[in-house]
Amino acid sequence: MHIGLIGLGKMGFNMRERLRKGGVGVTGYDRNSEVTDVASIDRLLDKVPAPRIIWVMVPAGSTASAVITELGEKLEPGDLVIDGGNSRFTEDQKHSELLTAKGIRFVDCGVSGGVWGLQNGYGLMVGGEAADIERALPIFDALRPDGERADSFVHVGGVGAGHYAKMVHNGIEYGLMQAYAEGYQLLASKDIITEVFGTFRAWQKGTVVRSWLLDLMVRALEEDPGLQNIDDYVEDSGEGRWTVEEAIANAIPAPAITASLFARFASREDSSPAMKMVSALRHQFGGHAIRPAE
Ligand SMILES: NC(=O)c1ccc[n+]([C@@H]2O[C@H](COP(=O)([O-])OP(=O)(O)OC[C@H]3O[C@@H](n4cnc5c(N)ncnc54)[C@H](O)[C@@H]3O)[C@@H](O)[C@H]2O)c1
Ligand SMILES: O=C(O)[C@H](O)[C@@H](O)[C@H](O)[C@H](O)COP(=O)(O)O
Repeated sequence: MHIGLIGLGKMGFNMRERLRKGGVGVTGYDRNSEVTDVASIDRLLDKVPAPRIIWVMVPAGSTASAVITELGEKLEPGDLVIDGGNSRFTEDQKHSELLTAKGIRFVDCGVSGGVWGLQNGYGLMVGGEAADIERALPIFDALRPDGERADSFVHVGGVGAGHYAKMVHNGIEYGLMQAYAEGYQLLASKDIITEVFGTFRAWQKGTVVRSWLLDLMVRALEEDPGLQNIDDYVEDSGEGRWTVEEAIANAIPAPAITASLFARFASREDSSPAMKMVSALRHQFGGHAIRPAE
């Protein structure tokens, strides 16, 4: 099998290598000339034998839509596009309709594992028709960790289901990280605790809260004890917001994930107008002292 891979950044670059190691031929295209195999999407399509499989691994949103739209104009009936980026599941239906109108197949694939996927393999959750997924199984098998397929790969449902599962996965990721981070602050702030690092390290084996995220927390503290070199500003790239929007749309209580998303928003404020107002109101109704602005 020989496929095309568009987007060779933090994810796609390593995925190309893992696919090649796993016996899947890859021609990669990236607009960054330092990493690309070919100079354009047209050249990529020349190199990939028909019926083609093209994996898209570019930033979600307008970039992924532009690339998939261009593929819709250039691919042939029977070709298959797999969107492996973190696209919102609602985008998948649009992309699928656009491609299906031209006889081109579409599969969405949530990919997890970050920059560690090259060595550890990637967790995969796919949406689409069974025949399309069957056709791409050698790709999924090369990307996922060794062992039982069902331990790291799932056909979740129809188009959009793979990205829906990845969205929920990332919502959980937000909540887990927030809980570990709050535990870190509690331990690091208490005078009777002399071993913060040692405590997390000792939680890695045997405890109920052992996990890969905990292992990464220990790694982060090894690299930068006290996290001196890291600002307390946390970005988000959409998955947490979409999870909360889904919780609201379906009236599903998701307080932990929602709080963890809002904690990221709070991390970006130098000063909080809302908390100034709380202080002002306490003063108004109760005469409670206000701490003056510096
Ligand atoms: N980084 C992660 O941990 C991670 C994990 C799973 C999924 N994802 C998702 O995978 C996708 C890629 O993520 P990433 O971390 O590799 O991003 P990245 O920014 O590191 O890489 C994106 C690559 O796409 C290229 N690119 C952008 N526009 C292009 C275009 N029009 N044509 C060709 N190449 C183009 C860029 O040059 C860059 O090399 C995103 O949707 C992201 O959300 C990321
Ligand atoms: O499962 C994974 O490999 C990660 O979740 C991955 O998808 C990525 O690191 C997130 O996109 C970060 O998301 P935020 O920018 O929203 O934290």
